[in-house]
Amino acid sequence: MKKITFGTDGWRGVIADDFTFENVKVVAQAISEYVLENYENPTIIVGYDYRFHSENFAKVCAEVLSSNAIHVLLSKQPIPTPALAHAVVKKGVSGAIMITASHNPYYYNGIKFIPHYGGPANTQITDKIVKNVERIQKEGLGSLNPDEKLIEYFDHKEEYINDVLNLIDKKAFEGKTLKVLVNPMYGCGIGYVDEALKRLGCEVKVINNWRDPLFGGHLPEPNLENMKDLLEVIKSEKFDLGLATDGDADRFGVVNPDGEYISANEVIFMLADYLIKTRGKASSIARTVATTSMLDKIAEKHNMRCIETPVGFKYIAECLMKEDSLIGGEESGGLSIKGHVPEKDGILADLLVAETVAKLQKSPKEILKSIESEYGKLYNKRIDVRTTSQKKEEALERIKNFGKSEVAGLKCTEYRTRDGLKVILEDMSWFLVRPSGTEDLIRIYGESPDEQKLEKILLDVRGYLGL
Ligand SMILES: O=P(O)(O)OC[C@H]1O[C@H](O)[C@H](O)[C@@H](O)[C@@H]1O
Repeated sequence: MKKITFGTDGWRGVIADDFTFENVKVVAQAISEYVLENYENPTIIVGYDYRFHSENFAKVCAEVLSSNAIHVLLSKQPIPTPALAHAVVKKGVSGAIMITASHNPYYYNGIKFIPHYGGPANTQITDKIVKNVERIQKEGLGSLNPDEKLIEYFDHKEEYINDVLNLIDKKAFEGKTLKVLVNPMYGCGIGYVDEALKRLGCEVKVINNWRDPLFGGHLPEPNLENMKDLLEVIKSEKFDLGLATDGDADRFGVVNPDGEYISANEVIFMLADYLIKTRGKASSIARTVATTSMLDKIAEKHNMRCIETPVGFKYIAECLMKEDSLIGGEESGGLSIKGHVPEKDGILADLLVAETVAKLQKSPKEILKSIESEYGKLYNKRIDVRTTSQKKEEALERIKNFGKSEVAGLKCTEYRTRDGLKVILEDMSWFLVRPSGTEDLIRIYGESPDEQKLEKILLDVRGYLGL
């Protein structure tokens, strides 16, 4: 059987293969033991997404927690991961279990653990939980005695929407009626972004806003490939903006009125530039090793630090909590800001983009153009290589022994190894190779001020890795 591991963000498994009721009980028991060891009189919130059986997996978790005499608050309906994280902080509880496989294919489900600080569990915490899992698997689960009296039900939608709206400059919307197309991708964002936009006075059209555990035949990941339906609608009617969220609404997706997809890298630097100009001072911006260096340029201009972390929002969360970061983001589509929970929030990101567009009275593309005219343009690309596990091992071995001093005719000036291998090249171009912690693939990322050079760099790197 596949080992239960907590990767970049929680445990994910194939439903009925390794993601079974039995294994969910084991993980819930492991979390219960961790919670009992670390919190006095703990209360744990349990939430779930719209996937197949999610509400039933959540009920099982609540039962396991209650049989450990832990007080449980179980969500009455599917809830976005960021709203659950917000509930943890607002209610001052010990943590939350979220049943979701985020943007993975429909046949997956998963468990995220959110500790008391309202962000993704860090590696120290998940290592302890995994140790518990291994012990429980060896010793057997034993009998459970759920205590219904310890399980209460809650609804956090209103409180979350109100608090998120308090982070938005409502004046930016006054006297304008922004027309927005919203796509929650059959996921937890249903009734959140659209509702919040309506309260800001926007005219909203929503697509894909009912439960479909097959996600309309696509991955619930708001990228170009999975949002063809949104692109068609936005091109055929007149909108100011297209906004999306992923399966559990922690990731965002943004589309220009002409149907052009705005990448997560672009959204993050657009918001960084906007927030620096409109919000109070902060000391830093945080980004993962795979995210655009445009953030470094923007931070430098404003005498701020730009902190580089490994991939995973748990690392960005640390910066938001400890490094006074104004915004923390990652190219996979996650961001949060100072004053909010340290969990990536696709709903908040979408609303901030709407605010930026309303305030500046320009399309996202126009805003990006003006930022790029100030800082220069950077081209970036990510290639996800699905390969056999043997080839993957070989490629990772080759990364470890990477001895080249030149790539695509450019000198290598720095080698960073905190997450895979990142090589900085002489003209500020860079590439990164790392194994994904959520899927069975190797990711190759690159960035350069020159589009052709970028292609050459990526080609050379793939050649070297034999991928
Ligand atoms: O590149 P991976 O290890 O697959 O991770 C990709 C992404 O997965 C999840 O969504 C995590 O929450 C993110 O923090 C991470 O960036």
